[in-house]
Amino acid sequence: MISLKSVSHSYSNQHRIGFKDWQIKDGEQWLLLGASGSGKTTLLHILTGILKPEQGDVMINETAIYGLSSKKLDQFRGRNIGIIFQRPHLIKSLTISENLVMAQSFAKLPTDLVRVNEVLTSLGIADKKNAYPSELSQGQLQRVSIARAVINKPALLIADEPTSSLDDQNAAAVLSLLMEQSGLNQATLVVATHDKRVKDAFTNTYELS
Ligand SMILES: Nc1ncnc2c1ncn2[C@@H]1O[C@H](COP(=O)(O)OP(=O)(O)OP(=O)(O)O)[C@@H](O)[C@H]1O
Repeated sequence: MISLKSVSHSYSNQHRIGFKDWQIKDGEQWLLLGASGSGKTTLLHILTGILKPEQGDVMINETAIYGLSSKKLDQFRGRNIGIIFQRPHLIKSLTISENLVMAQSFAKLPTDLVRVNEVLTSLGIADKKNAYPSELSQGQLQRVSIARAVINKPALLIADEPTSSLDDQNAAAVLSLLMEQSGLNQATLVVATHDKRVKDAFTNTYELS
């Protein structure tokens, strides 16, 4: 269960953005909608422990995340939250497999190559495990981002505009992979987007005004 209670934030010299309360049950899939500048990225950063809001509480599975020390919060994030950005942020000098091992090590988890293979196979890119990011297509790279996000079986999977840089075919594939992976890993899924192609796939929506 994830909950957002009485949360608001303002950046210096800017008007305060208020976020209505939100309760997300385990395994639910949500779309986060809002016009450009309404605060979607801000809210995702608050939900993922990257940005402490000026006011309010964020609970993830009984843990008030902003009550944790920054070291504990980093570790909590690595183990419990998987993030997929608009464009993949992979380490170019490491292979695909090494990028995933790095995500295990950031979370202070032991290297688990069986899990690396399992995730790459479920995403249809096991044959790329020894390739470098520069050798993959955009669609394949976005699959690696999903692999990296789910490698540690997070409770919460967050995607920020995951399809906006992809063509129709890849956008549909990435969306169904996200939904499938959140199901396989029993992760709650939150997708922020203004990509109209994504909207019909979700029944739960949280809208920023
Ligand atoms: N680091 C920052 N410092 C100051 N103001 C910021 C910062 N980040 C965001 N803002 C402001 O906060 C508001 C919300 O921004 P945010 O990026 O969360 O919106 P968004 O809904 O994700 O927009 P978009 O869809 O265009 O990415 C905007 O007015 C933006 O200018």
